[in-house]
Amino acid sequence: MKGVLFVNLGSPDSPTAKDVKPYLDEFLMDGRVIDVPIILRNILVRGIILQTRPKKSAQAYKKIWWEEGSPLIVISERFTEKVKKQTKMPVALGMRYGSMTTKKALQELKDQGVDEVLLVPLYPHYAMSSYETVVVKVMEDQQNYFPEMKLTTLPAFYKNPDYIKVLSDSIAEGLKDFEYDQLLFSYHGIPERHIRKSDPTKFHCKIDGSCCQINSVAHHTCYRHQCYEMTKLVREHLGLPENKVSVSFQSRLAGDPWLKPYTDYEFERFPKEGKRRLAVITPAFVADCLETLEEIAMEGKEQFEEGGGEHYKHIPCLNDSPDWVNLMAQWVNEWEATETLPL
Ligand SMILES: C=CC1=C(C)c2cc3[nH]c(cc4nc(cc5[nH]c(cc1n2)c(C)c5CCC(=O)O)C(CCC(=O)O)=C4C)c(C)c3C=C
Ligand SMILES: [Fe+2]
Ligand SMILES: [Fe+2]
Repeated sequence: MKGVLFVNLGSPDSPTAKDVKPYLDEFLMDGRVIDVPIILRNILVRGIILQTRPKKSAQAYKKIWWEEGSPLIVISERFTEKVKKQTKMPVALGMRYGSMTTKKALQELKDQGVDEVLLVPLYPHYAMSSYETVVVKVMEDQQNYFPEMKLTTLPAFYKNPDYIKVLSDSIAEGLKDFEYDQLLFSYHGIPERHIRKSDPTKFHCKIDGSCCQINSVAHHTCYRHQCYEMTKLVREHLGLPENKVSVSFQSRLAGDPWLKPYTDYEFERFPKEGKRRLAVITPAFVADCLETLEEIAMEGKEQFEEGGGEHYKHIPCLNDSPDWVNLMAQWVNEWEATETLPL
């Protein structure tokens, strides 16, 4: 029997330093997230970052935590429940990090008689620190614990026309009562090095975008390319003026250069250029989470207003909205009936 496995990033069990620490340990010790040799990673993560970050992160999590739990988890659960209602197949939800493991989710599917799984990483874009690490983890689980299961993976859907339409409609809805000087697409950042590492040709990606018009197999795994492509498709779909739409990258950790421009610098720059009405969309995430609710909706607003900005709006992620649930149900049901996947 066929079944579906959704996987998102995960959250700590509670917004306390005690629970944030093991969660961050698992997350940052992932060699696809902090991609340095294991000895150096140990020193960097356990010797330096985890000495102070859990306390700081726990404070941030406290600001956005819901009564039912972490917004990322609660929203992903609601989404899963709604998709379940629109398919005959068993559907399970797992997280890459934390206590809701992918192994438990696969077991749940197995217990319902599933032996053919469609894996859906809940990320629109490919990055080794998001999409790829989910796929590798689930493949490891499958080989170690469920060797009889057949696994198929949904490709990154950043340019799927139906997804672009659903995302565009949600942006149009968010902009309905908001006149903006600038619409910022703030994507989660990654180190520039990850772009070079993920380029199978090793020559194509130039980081500055000069490569993106040249068709290349590298685009299948180029996060930066996919972010700019998604932005262009949404802009064209909505017929938005080019000079009012821009891209930036948020949530960087100190150290090597990350993808630029940095979102927090843009928050300071816009008011200086007379752009005092800012709308922000965070399309690297399908569900609102710490990075959108705290960093963008709260901190970002403060930074923008401190710099002289006057009106600020964060447009929510697609979350468990009916159009997004319907589209996902359509994809999984298409796969069940025909083995066809959106590209
Ligand atoms: C080297 C560090 C990190 C990389 C690379 C990275 C890539 C990346 N992350 C997401 C999605 C999410 N990240 C979230 C939180 C978060 N991310 C990092 C670090 C890297 N992410 C940290 C340390 C944290 C934890 C919080 C903190 O201490 O700041 C979240 C939110 C989780 C939640 O519980 O709400 C998401 C979602 C993507 C898509 C991505 C690569 C494209
Ligand atoms: Fe992250
Ligand atoms: Fe490129």
